[in-house]
Amino acid sequence: MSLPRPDAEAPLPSFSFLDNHLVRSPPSSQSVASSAASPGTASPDAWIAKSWTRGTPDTSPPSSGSGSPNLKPSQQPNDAGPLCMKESLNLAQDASYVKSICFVGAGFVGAAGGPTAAVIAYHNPHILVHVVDLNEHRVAAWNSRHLPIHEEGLLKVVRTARDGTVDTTVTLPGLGRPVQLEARQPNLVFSTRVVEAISGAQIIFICVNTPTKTHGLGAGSMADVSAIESATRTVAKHARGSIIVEKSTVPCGTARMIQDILHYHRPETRFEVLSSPEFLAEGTAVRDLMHPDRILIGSAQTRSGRRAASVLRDVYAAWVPDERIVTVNTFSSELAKLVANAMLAQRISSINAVSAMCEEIGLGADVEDVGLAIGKDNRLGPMFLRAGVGFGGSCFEKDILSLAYLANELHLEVVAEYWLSILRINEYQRQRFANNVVRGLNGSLRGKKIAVLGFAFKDGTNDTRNSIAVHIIRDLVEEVPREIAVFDPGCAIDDILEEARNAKMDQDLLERITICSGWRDAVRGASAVCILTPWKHFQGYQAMGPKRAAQGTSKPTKGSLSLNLCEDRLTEMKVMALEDLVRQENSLPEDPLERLKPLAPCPSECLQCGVDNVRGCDGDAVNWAEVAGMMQEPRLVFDGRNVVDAVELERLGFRVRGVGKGP
Ligand SMILES: NC(=O)c1ccc[n+]([C@@H]2O[C@H](COP(=O)([O-])OP(=O)(O)OC[C@H]3O[C@@H](n4cnc5c(N)ncnc54)[C@H](O)[C@@H]3O)[C@@H](O)[C@H]2O)c1
Ligand SMILES: O=c1ccn([C@@H]2O[C@H](COP(=O)(O)OP(=O)(O)O[C@H]3O[C@H](CO)[C@@H](O)[C@H](O)[C@H]3O)[C@@H](O)[C@H]2O)c(=O)[nH]1
Repeated sequence: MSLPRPDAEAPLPSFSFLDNHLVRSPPSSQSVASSAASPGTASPDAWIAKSWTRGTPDTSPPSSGSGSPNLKPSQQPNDAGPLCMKESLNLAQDASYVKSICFVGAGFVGAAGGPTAAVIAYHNPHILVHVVDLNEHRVAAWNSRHLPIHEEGLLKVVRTARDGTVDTTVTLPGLGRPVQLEARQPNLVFSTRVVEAISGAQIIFICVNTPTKTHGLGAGSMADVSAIESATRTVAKHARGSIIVEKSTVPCGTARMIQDILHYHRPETRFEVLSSPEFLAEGTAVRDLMHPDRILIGSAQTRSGRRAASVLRDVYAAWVPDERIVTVNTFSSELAKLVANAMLAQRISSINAVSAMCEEIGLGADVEDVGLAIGKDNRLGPMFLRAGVGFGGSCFEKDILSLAYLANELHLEVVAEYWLSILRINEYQRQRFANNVVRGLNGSLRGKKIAVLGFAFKDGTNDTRNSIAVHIIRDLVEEVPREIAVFDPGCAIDDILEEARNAKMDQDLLERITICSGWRDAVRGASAVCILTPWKHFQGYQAMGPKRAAQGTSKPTKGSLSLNLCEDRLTEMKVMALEDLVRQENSLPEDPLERLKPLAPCPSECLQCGVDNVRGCDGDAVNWAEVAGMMQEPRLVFDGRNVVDAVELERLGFRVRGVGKGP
């Protein structure tokens, strides 16, 4: 191996990594060395496992190219050579160093691919943000008016950055002066042009899927990082020496694996690998991204690692207060993400365990009262204490399994057991619920219809992956009911069907499940209603509140006078504040400043328009008085999310069984 390679690419002009002396910590083990020397022989899984089984980990993943343990000194990349043009990085230049960011993976929620990329682009209009994915249908959806995911406020953010805005001038009576907002140029691109986007970017976020392995070593517990491996290989081949950010949730040690792959393919090129896990929750993605509790950045504890972290920090600093940006080492960052999810899930399992006790005590103990009481303790706080049928979704279970796998690899079996007990309670809770339904119907569902309200793993999202509902439906359908009729106000019928099919039920049982496009069809003739997702729609139409103000009925005064704020260009944060002001004064809709460009109309037969209309429809709220007349006696409601007003429903003639409420 000689350096530099003839096809070595030119360094990026104003960013250099100078830590030649801070080379990879010795090779102690064959692990790093072997993969650098014998490509393809060490799998990433093996790599990660090895990096943890040899004792105290080196917490500073090296810069690739900062020295390979297998190379003689004379072969080490030379920091003083052409790859390193500057002696020191002028931090003041960092912000301007980043001209283009690439996100690899525009996933369902696209931990980053979609919402995070959109919000970064929104707040950094001077940076071109390119989101690439191999899935062309997904990309097409991101480029349309029907985004592949349903998140409040996301379409507006995407439209602003993806399509650009028009010039607008706003005059507000209370503001005393007109404000002119210049048109924004588009700076968010969704495409399948992976190579082009990667090669033009100074920062590359890897946000591909990391599901639990389904076969081979570690099946059912270890995270499958093959998509990360594959994306990294593409990055290694086409990137020009840049900052690589692992955004996906990954096992500890993955940053090192990424470094290794990069180094193998491009030993002469400088890369710095950062960990910056995403903490957004589905359903509140835009809010979480706009106002994050924290942005976590893990880097190598080297000068170049810290510099790379500082470049990323600058991107977030466009809208995130400095004190909310936390920098740590890479391993801590990777571990913190898994632990955050495990501890959130642990709170849910704890309160669900309490709910079982409340039900058995039978003296009126109510889990909601318990949650309220303990949540008032500042040390505990009120969040994530809602008892229910258990947690679902694509993250908690897989991340707890990954954490437990790591603990086992470290021979900490008791610790692994501790984390796994969170999942056991979760499973126990949903089985308990299904059993309660069957018992409530005299031990048999034969000949009966059961209505299931809610299929998404939580409200506010159309994500059906690993929904609790599918497990409960599978348990119920085993009782061979006449029909299980499912309705969810946010999910597409096809997505529900696909998830049900993935649950591998017998065809005969699968045929007993029908998916309805409205709640009336679901509850008509049902012996029991099960509420599995806490959609507000199920609380009853009173709970939905007044309908949204009619859109576009009143407008801000558009400008005769104009004050050009060009030299003090408004940040998008300030524009948002201005929008809030306009909304307050005029109760205006989504785009109160009328900045957005009009969207091209869809063809009249567009199916997605129909789905979106259903989602946005407040009139979809369940009218329980009407339900009472449509159901079979004794009108059982199993409220798996404690969303209905039980007293009110009992007044209407229902028998309500909530979670964690004594008889
Ligand atoms: N879903 C969430 O709310 C959330 C939140 C925080 C973190 N995360 C983490 O983010 C990661 C992604 O999650 P997701 O929900 O977006 O997953 P996803 O499965 O919905 O999407 C992953 C996307 O990556 C694409 N992809 C895979 N390999 C690729 C490659 N080589 N090149 C280009 N595209 C490629 C796939 O086509 C897919 O569209 C996971 O690690 C997850 O744990 C998710
Ligand atoms: O008090 C509660 C809170 C939540 N849930 C359930 O828990 C699951 C997960 O909910 P939530 O955490 O809100 O949604 P996710 O989108 O799965 O977000 C989690 O997983 C993401 C992916 O890693 C992280 O980024 C987020 O911080 C973390 O909250 C859902 O089924 C909820 O219904 C409860 O049962 N009770």
